[in-house]
Amino acid sequence: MWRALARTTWRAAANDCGSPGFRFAPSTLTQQQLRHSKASKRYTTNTNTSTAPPHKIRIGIMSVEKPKVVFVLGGPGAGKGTQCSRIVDRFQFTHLSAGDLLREERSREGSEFGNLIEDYIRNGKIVPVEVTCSLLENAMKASGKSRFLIDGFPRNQDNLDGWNRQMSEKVDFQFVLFFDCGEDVCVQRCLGRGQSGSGRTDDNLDSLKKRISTYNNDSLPIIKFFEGAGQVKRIDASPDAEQVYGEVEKILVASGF
Ligand SMILES: Nc1ncnc2c1ncn2[C@@H]1O[C@H](COP(=O)(O)OP(=O)(O)O)[C@@H](O)[C@H]1O
Ligand SMILES: Nc1ccn([C@@H]2O[C@H](COP(=O)(O)OP(=O)(O)O)[C@@H](O)[C@H]2O)c(=O)n1
Repeated sequence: MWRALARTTWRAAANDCGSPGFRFAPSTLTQQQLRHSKASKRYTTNTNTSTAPPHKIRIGIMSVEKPKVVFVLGGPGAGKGTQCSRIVDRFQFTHLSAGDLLREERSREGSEFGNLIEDYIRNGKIVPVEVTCSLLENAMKASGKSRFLIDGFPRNQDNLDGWNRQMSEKVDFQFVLFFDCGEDVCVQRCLGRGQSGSGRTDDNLDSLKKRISTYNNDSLPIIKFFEGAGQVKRIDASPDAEQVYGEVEKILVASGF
């Protein structure tokens, strides 16, 4: 019953918010969608009225829960994806990796963004938020779920600004899970992942140097920003995956999940 209500809520809220992102299937992201998405920034609708608390959204006479969102951040290879899979096994979260969604869009036949995404990924640069945020929003809507781990996002100021314009009013943001891991360990893990057949075009030393530099220059300031707002749960990601997960589990349970 709760699940069904949450599903209805997310979809209804999405439609109510008038975001064009929701009018397109995730498999048909087009320039047109992005144009609509940009245009919508001029008249972002706050569907919350004074009678709905911030974690709820008002739909007609009802006020219902917004979907909960946890951002998962950390350096390349820190173990974000590994930990997210474990979290999903125990807690009722849906894992959405921005990198996976971008790689999927890159491979989709007919995508207008395939070449652009490949260029950004290979060079460790951050894809413009209009592409990434639309992919995330579409995936959230398509899932029909109400608890999300958003992995690898927001990764720079452009990501954060785009999210705030397009999504912040529609979700109940919880906190950032920050997997803190030294640069050398991150590089070794990514190289190991490449050697064991990840097939990723950026798990090589050349791309990794650029990814690490993007992380230090663009992503760390975003983590610091959330930290300043008291919204970061930091986890030492250097021990083995089992040990790291032990810490994650404690944090999620203490946070009421
Ligand atoms: N705590 C850990 N200790 C050792 N290796 C790990 C750990 N967590 C993840 N790995 C390995 O490191 C690589 C990168 O992990 P992944 O979860 O894909 O990182 P990210 O999503 O942060 O890029 C993978 O090959 C994974 O198996
Ligand atoms: N928010 C995001 C996330 C990933 N990406 C791109 O996707 C690449 C891989 O990201 P990822 O999250 O899958 O992998 P890791 O770098 O964390 O290992 C990044 O280096 C960026 O080029 C992006 O442009 N914007």
